[in-house]
Amino acid sequence: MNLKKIDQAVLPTKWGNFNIIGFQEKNKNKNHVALVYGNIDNNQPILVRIHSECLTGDAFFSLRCDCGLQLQQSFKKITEEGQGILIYHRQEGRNIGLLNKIRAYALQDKGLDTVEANHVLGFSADERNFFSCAEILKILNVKTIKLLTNNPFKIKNLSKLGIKVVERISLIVTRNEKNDNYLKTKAMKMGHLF
Ligand SMILES: Nc1nc2c(ncn2[C@@H]2O[C@H](COP(=O)(O)OP(=O)(O)OP(=O)(O)O)[C@@H](O)[C@H]2O)c(=O)[nH]1
Ligand SMILES: [Zn+2]
Repeated sequence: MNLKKIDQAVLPTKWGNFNIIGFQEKNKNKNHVALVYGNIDNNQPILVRIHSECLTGDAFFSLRCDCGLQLQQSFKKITEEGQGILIYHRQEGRNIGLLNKIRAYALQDKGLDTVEANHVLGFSADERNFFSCAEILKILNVKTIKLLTNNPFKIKNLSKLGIKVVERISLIVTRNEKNDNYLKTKAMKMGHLF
């Protein structure tokens, strides 16, 4: 096990009360949290959102991406379902980090798309891995899930890590003129299903 569960507490949100559980990666200095809603019944597939960190979208209301609205939709769908788990996956900028994401934004301001910008900076289009997410689900005794995502890459990765994804539930948000190119690139170059 690469993850250590640190502690848990009640987290009241505008959608309802969640249980926030903190996890620390043993080898690296990263931490992740799981927000658990309801009494999880592991005899049925659990609704799960794995939300990769996006400080600009999640906290600063950025219109460059769809993250903030997807996060809000996830809270809504999980609470409507009555049970579910939101994993906040601390791999900012598809795991190139916040400062490199700002570099990538600067390149996009000059006309590159999100994939080209990553390449110019010496990264692959997506540097994320989902080891810790799969481990969190295993610690929570969840093996079969319905995943809130538009990204088939996440499903493949989780399946390889022993998590069975029986359903994909899309998270479609309203487009704006600032995120339109970003979403088109995700669909064309990264296989996202909108
Ligand atoms: N490198 C880089 N990362 C970005 C950029 N815009 C958003 N991100 C990061 O992308 C991650 C979210 O990935 P997305 O491709 O938007 O969505 P996803 O998680 O693959 O798929 P969904 O489950 O459908 O949300 C977050 O970590 C964001 O910080 C960008 O232009 N460059
Ligand atoms: Zn974002």
